[in-house]
Parts: sequence; C-alpha cells; structure tokens
Amino acid sequence: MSVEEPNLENGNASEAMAPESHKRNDYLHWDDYFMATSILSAKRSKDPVTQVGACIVDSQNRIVAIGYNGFPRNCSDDEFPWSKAKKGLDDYDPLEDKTMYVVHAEANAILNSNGASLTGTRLYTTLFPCNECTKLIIQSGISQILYLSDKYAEKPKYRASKRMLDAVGVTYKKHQPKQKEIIIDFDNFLLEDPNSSLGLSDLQL
Ligand SMILES: O=c1ccn([C@H]2C[C@H](O)[C@@H](COP(=O)(O)O)O2)c(=O)[nH]1
Repeated sequence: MSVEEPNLENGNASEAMAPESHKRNDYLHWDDYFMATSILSAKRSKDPVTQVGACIVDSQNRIVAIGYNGFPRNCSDDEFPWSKAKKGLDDYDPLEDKTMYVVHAEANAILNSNGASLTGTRLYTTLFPCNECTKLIIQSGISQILYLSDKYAEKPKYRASKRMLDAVGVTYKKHQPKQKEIIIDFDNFLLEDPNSSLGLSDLQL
C-alpha cells in the first residue's frame, strides 16, 4: 500500500494515515547517496583550493571504497606544502608544490579497496578525473564514472582523460542530483521528540 492509498478499513482515518506506518518517500536516491558520500569524503581534504572525494560502488550498490585528496600516510599536512609553486618567479621551487605530493581522491579510493575486484564498478567523484587517475581507473576495471564538476575540462590532462575513456569504452556522465540539498544536522537527528531541545550528545545511545 502506498501513502497515496490510505487504509480506511478500520474506520479511523487519522490512525490509518499515521506517517510512521508507511514507507518514507523522501529517502535518498542511490546516485545522490553515493555522490553525497563522495562530498562527505571531500570534506576530509586539507587542500585549500580543491577538495575532491571519490566513492567506488559495486553492481549491488555496495560501497567498496572511498577516498579524498591528501598527502601520503605520515607525510604531515603541516610540513608539506599546500600551495602551488609559480613558474617564472625568482623563488620558484618545484619541491614547494603540492602536486608533487598529493595522492588524488580517485587513486586513494582505488588503494583503499584493498585488492578487492573493481571490475564493473562505478566511480562517483566530485571532480572529473585527471589523466593519471584515469589510467588507474581503466586498469582497475571500473566501468562507469559519475562526476559533479568538470572545472578543468579544457586542460590537456583532462582532455587526455576523455581520450582514454572514449578509446576503451569507460562511460562518464555528469551527476544530475534528484534533490537539491542534503542537510546533516547532528543536533536534531534521531530525536524522539522533534520539539525537544535535547541535542544528540544528550542522548544515551
Ligand atoms: O582527478 C583529480 C584531480 C585533482 N585532484 C586533486 C589534486 C589537488 O589536491 C586538487 C587540485 O588542486 P588545484 O589547486 O585545483 O589544481 O585536486 C584529485 O584528487 N583528483
């Protein structure tokens, strides 16, 4: 029975239509769920300019791995540079450029899959993958990419990505969200009484 078809057989319409006895209709669509997981992962990134998150999902909609852009394990975020060295400046020092050190989100997700087969999986990523990540994506057997931003589309690295993906038949498409926003409110999630002023930290879980 759907929410649109309330059961009135017991006589009491308000009881029959109690919202808690029906399936919710405003649950997350799968693609929004996985892209939101990528966005949440991106929020772990310390990169001050571009935070990227990636989520790999198998054919049964199970999350295989997630990742975000960051320095390799034990390379301190406080010691390694988060800036880009500018070529042409007198003090140009390529060793002070983040690109030397950052592990990309897609690469981290693939590494975090811990050797699981990625054949036929989907990759949700907040940024269209660069050429280096694309090589890893193809080699690991990922068959579909869903992305949010393609802000570097005109750069050669990203054009090279598309050239490779087109050549091997890995599909890619821009994610079209089913819902505009997802709000995570720690204080008001799972409160038994929605009118209560208690926060989550006050609950005994
Ligand atoms: O496919 C990609 C491409 C880039 N990244 C990461 C690498 C950097 O940390 C940022 C890009 O920084 P910009 O200053 O915007 O160039 O994004 C990634 O994780 N995956």
